[in-house]
Amino acid sequence: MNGALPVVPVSILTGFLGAGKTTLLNRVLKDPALADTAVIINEFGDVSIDHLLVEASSDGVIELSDGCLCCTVRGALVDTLADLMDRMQTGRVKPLRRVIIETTGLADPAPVLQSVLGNPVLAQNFRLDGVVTVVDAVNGEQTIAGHVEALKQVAVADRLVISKASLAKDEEVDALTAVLRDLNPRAPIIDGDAEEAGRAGLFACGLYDASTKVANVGRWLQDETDHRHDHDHHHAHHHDHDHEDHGHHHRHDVNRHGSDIRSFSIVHDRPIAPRALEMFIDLLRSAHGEKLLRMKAIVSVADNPERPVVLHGVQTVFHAPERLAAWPDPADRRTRMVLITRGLEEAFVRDLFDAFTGKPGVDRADAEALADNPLAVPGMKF
Ligand SMILES: Nc1nc2c(ncn2[C@@H]2O[C@H](COP(=O)(O)OP(=O)(O)OP(=O)(O)O)[C@@H](O)[C@H]2O)c(=O)[nH]1
Repeated sequence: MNGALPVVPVSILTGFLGAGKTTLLNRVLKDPALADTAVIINEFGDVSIDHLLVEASSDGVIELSDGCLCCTVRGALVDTLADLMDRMQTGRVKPLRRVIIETTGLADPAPVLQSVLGNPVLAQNFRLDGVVTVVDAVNGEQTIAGHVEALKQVAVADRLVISKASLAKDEEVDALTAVLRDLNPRAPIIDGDAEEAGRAGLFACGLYDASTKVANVGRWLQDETDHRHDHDHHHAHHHDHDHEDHGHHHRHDVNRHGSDIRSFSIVHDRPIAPRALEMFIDLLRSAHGEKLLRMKAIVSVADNPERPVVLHGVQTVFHAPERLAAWPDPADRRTRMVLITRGLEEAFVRDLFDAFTGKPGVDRADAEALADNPLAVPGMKF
């Protein structure tokens, strides 16, 4: 059925929110050996900006938004791969050498793997080549301890990449390495700053084989199959969960990740005064950083609206703002912020943003009162 077309290797790039997946992808995609690679990006949030941030090969970037790959858009992944297959067969796209799927930071990798491993039609044209998991040296240990999705991402990896080592102490990197070794004794651990992390070979893992991973992984994959079976046939099934509660009882939607996790976006039409932006970010991270799982933003700042600023926040850590040379899409110069929070209400964050950007509201504190914040930390300068 697939004629003479070779079977295309599929790589999964995963890692918790803000771990550095897109950064790594941008580096690796510069390797000419990854020409003819299709990149499928899945975003968690209703406004998409990830695809704007992937610099290279943007022609080959396909985006699956508005849901999480392991839940609501799993069908969309299968459809996208099937569509790629069809295009290759009919000669509408050149044969692909590889497909890379970047999951959301909150994705449970088991169902994503299952979609590729377990679909008989896809299996004729695609093979799962491997899972590359990025772990952040600064937040990694804490994240793995606190989020079962992060733990699963490590356990199923074929390669583990430690990002941001330059921002962490040597002892932190050593401690994280020990945790990773413990969870996944086989996967090579690669320093994200090393040259090999930026090469196409990072993704060439060889055929994925769940049986060579620690025992739990095979079981997670198996659980996923059983779970689907449950859904289809309404059978009661008992699963033997051990230390983790990985949410199989949740519905297959974004709530799988816990009902207190919210993803929302703020879109703003006018350029924002640098000081207002600085104060908004300072207050958000100093007073509520623990609840801020992730923030990504492309912002029109009033001092130079032609050159937007990209912001990345992961819990209380905000990376130095990056000024782009121009808007990725000159026709859309709106500020777009995507926030993923745990236990922090959308209305609260919106009110805070509105207060700093001068939108009038009933009973809303003004920017000056909010700026008098004893917890504010200096540093966010634009
Ligand atoms: N210093 C340093 N910063 C990094 C490194 N990797 C990523 N970052 C920064 O970390 C922030 C988040 O990086 P992304 O690549 O967007 O992370 P991501 O995993 O794609 O994020 P999500 O898609 O939200 O899950 C950005 O500000 C990056 O510049 C690294 O190795 N060193």
